[in-house]
Amino acid sequence: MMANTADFLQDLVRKLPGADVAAAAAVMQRQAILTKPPGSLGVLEEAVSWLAAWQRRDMPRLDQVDVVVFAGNHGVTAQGISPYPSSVTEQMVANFEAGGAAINQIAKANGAAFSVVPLMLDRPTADFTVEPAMTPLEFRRALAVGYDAVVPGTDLLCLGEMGIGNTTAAAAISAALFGGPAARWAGRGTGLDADGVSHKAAVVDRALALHGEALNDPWEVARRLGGRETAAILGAVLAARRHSIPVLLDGFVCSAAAAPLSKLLPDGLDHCMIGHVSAEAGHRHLVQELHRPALLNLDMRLGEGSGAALAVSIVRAAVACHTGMATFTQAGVTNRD
Ligand SMILES: Cc1cc2ncn([C@H]3O[C@H](COP(=O)(O)O)[C@@H](O)[C@H]3O)c2cc1C
Ligand SMILES: O=C(O)c1cccnc1
Repeated sequence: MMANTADFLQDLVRKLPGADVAAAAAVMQRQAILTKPPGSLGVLEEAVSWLAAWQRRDMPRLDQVDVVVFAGNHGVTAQGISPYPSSVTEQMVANFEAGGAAINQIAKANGAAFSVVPLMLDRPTADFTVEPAMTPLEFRRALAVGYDAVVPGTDLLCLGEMGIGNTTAAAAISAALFGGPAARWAGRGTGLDADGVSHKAAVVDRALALHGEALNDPWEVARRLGGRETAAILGAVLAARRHSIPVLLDGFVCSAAAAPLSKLLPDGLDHCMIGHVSAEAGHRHLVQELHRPALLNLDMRLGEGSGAALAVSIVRAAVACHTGMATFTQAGVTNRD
């Protein structure tokens, strides 16, 4: 990789802020005196202390929740790994802009602002079974688009993607980072049959063999196997960390896009939760590898940030309990000894 690109990438992960442990402790203290048995709100309690730790606020808030969807096209579609043509990516971007997609409705239902960021849809990445998907410069530019799309002051950021073929890219990224065979990571995507899934796995295995040792570097995994939209998601996750913004990741593709950061830094994704476990086969393995909590499991396999935006409802309820509940003293309820 070009020297200045290597410097640029190293700078991105240098001295990333850690969690605000005092804010998380303040949440735990308050949780202990609210009118409920300790721990009875389960993951809701975890979600509030996580929000506090990464917003750096004792009382976390959700005034500004953003859903940002990045879109890109993939050269690997030449291998026949998706039932849909690449033209659908751009058509869906128009649908997002017109407010007609599932994510528009889910974002609206959960009080989240929605935006879509298309990345050079007329220039698909190269077919990664033949050569790296992006040049170092292309990769760096896509990362920067994602980084710059994050607005400081956002209270919670939900990330999503649109890109025909990107479940194959996500399978390749996952296999490269966490180990093959590709069959562990290749799923039906938008609706392949069993033969289609086997073919997809074979395509991924071919790519892993081609790129070989280069894939020991997580940045190279993202550049060689990812798309512009997955690189942008990685950039947005980094920007969110920099700006103290907690992140809800979406399903398989979004989680795979962020995954290189977990290899670059052991705590790299601690400011992220996973909105849902996708029905795409590889996602439950990936959730385990990332060691991050997943909030919902509703048999969804759409992408677009839909699972992340839906999980906002859970996080909102968690914050409402934390801020609105009475303490034992206030309510005159007897606490245990
Ligand atoms: C109409 C339509 C809307 C979508 N919204 C998200 N995806 C999802 O499907 C694509 C990945 O699946 P594959 O790897 O099988 O191509 C991504 O664009 C993803 O976001 C959609 C796909 C389609 C067809
Ligand atoms: O889980 C996902 O991210 C997913 C699943 C199928 C199609 N597109 C995305």
